[in-house]
Amino acid sequence: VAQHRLWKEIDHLVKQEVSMARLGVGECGTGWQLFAEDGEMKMYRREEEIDGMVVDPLKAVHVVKGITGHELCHYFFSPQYRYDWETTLETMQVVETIADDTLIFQQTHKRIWPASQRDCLFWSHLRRLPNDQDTEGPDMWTVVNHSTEHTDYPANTGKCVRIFLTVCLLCQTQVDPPKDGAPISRDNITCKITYCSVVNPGGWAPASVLRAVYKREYPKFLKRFTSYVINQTKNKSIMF
Ligand SMILES: O=S(=O)(CCO)c1ccc(-c2ccc(C3CCCC3)c([C@H]3C[C@H]3c3ccccn3)c2)cc1
Repeated sequence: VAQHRLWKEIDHLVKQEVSMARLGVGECGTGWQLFAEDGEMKMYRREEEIDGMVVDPLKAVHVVKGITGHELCHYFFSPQYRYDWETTLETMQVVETIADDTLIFQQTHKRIWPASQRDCLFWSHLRRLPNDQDTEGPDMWTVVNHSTEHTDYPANTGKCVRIFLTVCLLCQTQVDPPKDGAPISRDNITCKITYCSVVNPGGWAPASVLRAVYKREYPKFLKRFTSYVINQTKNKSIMF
C-alpha cells in the first residue's frame, strides 16, 4: 500500500535494517571487534574502507532500565529534542514532512579538523514492529535514518561535503511485573537497544582522524542520549 513517494524504499530498507540489527554480533559473520565497553553498553565496529575512505560499520548494544523502546525512539526521531542530546550538531532542520512518522532532515555537523565540514540529508522513519505470536511482551520500536536526495538541497554545493549514512535504532522493551500485583512502574521496565550505523564521509578524511572521532563520539552519543531520555521521562507516565 504505497502511502507516499518514499514508501517502497523505506519499507524495504526498514525490513532489511531491522533483520540485520536483530542478528547478534556473533552471527553476522566474524569481523566485528569490540572497541568500547561501559557497563551494559558494548560497541563493535568492522574496519572497512571504500575508495580509501573509512566507512566502518558500527553496532552498539545496550540495556537501560526505566524507559521503553517507544520512548527512546520517540526522543530519537522527534526534531524538537535533537539539539539537547546530539553534541556534534551545528544545524538541523526538517526539510519536508512526508508523514507523521516520516521526516526528511538536513544537518550540518561540527567540523573535524583537518577534514572539511560535513552535512547530511536523510529520511527518518519511526515504526512500531508488532511482535509475532510467540514473542510475548510489548512490541519493538525502530527508527531508521537513510541518506536521500532533495532538489532544494543538492550535495556539495556549499562549504560542506555531503556524507552518506544509514542508521537503525532498534528497541525491545521487557516488563517484569511486580510480584504483589502492584501497577507497573519504571522500576519494572528494561529496554534492550541495538544501534547500527554506517557513515560514508563522502570525501577524503584522514582514516586515523575519523577512527579516533568515532571511538570518542559514538560511546559518548549513546550514553548521553539514553541518559537524556531517562531524565526526560522519569516523572512522566510510561509510554509503551
Ligand atoms: O544517528 S543519527 O542519525 C542521529 C541524528 O543526528 C547520526 C549519527 C551520527 C552522524 C554523524 C555524521 C557525521 C559524522 C562525521 C563524519 C565525518 C565528519 C563528521 C559523524 C561522526 C562525528 C561522529 C559522530 C558519532 C556519533 C555521534 C555524532 N557524531 C557522525 C549523523 C547522524
